[in-house]
Amino acid sequence: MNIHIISVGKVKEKYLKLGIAEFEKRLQSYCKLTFSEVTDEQAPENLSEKDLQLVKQKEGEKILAKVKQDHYVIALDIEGVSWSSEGFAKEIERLSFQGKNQITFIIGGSNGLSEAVLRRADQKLSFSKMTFPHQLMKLILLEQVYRGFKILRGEPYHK
Ligand SMILES: C[S@@+](CC[C@H](N)C(=O)[O-])C[C@H]1O[C@@H](n2cnc3c(N)ncnc32)[C@H](O)[C@@H]1O
Repeated sequence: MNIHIISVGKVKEKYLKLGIAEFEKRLQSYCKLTFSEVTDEQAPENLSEKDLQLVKQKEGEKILAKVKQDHYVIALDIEGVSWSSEGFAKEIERLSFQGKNQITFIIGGSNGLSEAVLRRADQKLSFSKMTFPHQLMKLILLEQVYRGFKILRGEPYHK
């Protein structure tokens, strides 16, 4: 399975870079993992709602330019569906059975994802109603993808 992760902005924190590198390494035996990062738009705190939408729209256009047409797209969105880790693993399995072996996950920037990106998504996935920083979200997603493959293969991992 090919898994591509598109995210907005660079991961700057060292501890997150280390964690991401660790799961990237662990996932090597389970899938082909690739990343794209798009630059985040400058957005001062006091932006009007209209300008904020414009920022999301611009970031969204850069994201959509990286999305391959034949990929099954899962956008990370607080308002999306919630799965258990087992349910997430089953979803990966279901997609694989259906021959959908190219999956793109999209993580938004600090202002979230544009409507256009959410419309392109085949599925919207929530990791709870809590808001996580986008850089941390990348690490959490990788850990859950890794956990999903471990579950599918019946291999031991932390409970
Ligand atoms: C800081 S959050 C953006 C928060 C923004 N106010 C919103 O409502 O989307 C940055 C990105 O991380 C991801 N994210 C953060 N928390 C999430 C959660 N609980 N479930 C799914 N994705 C989440 C989403 O892709 C989001 O666009």
